[in-house]
Amino acid sequence: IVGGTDSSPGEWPWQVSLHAKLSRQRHLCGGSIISNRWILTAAHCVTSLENPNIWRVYAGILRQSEINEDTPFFKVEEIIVHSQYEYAQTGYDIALLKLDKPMNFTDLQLPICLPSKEDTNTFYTDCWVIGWGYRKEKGRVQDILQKAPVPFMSKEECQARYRKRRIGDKVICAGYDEGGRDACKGDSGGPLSCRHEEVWYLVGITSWGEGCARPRQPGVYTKVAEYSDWILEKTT
Ligand SMILES: COC(=O)Nc1ccc2c(c1)CCCCCCC[C@H](NC(=O)/C=C/c1cc(Cl)ccc1-n1cnnn1)c1nc-2c(Cl)[nH]1
Repeated sequence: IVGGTDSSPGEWPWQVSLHAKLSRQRHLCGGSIISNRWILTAAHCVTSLENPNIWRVYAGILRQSEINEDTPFFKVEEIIVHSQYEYAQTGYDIALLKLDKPMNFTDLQLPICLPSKEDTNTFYTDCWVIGWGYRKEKGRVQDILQKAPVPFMSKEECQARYRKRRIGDKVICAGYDEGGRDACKGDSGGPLSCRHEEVWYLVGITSWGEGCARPRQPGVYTKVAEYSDWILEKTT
């Protein structure tokens, strides 16, 4: 996260850190708890690493330094990638991880609400992008979970900023025309969380952008409300 601040313990209890253990283990992406057995993340995080056995899901942590060989994690039983996904910039950047056993909810690990399918015109005004990613384009994974407020940008304005791309109806753009606050490397797969009438909703999944926090280059997020049917179909 560029231009963010430290989160507090339990502030974002739905945020998880997805690690892959190949020869060694490291944080790869964020993800969100949506039920006691399912994590929602970005398809680009898991494609080319589709073997469930290498993934480790760490929930209820604030700091990456809390993770060591003794830290408990959830194994992944199944990975479901959207069948129309090709790469982040062309959309359908969404995937589900099924945990090998149900998660017990605590103050530090809780699910976030999914927006309803009809929720295509709520104008959210209190949205935050969260993650352990870089604070600048040439950076490193952060220890303490970072948070930054980001305002929505209209589809028209976003399309004007990304002329070479097709900004469709199934993505949301968020960021500042002057830049300065944004997601960055290591944040993808994590939530764009918006508070509406005292309830937090998983409005977006951090997907891609042209550089980090550059002026007139907003972040592009998978619009979760457009995938309600898909999520329901795959998780029941
Ligand atoms: C110590 O451990 C580490 O350093 N881990 C570790 C640390 C970092 C990474 C990995 C491992 C690789 C994950 C591969 C799959 C994921 C590959 C793509 C992924 N993208 C993002 O996270 C954000 C994109 C992004 C999203 C928005 Cl909304 C706006 C601007 C964005 N950016 C534009 N340019 N940079 N960001 C990424 N993630 C990393 C990189 Cl490197 N790139």
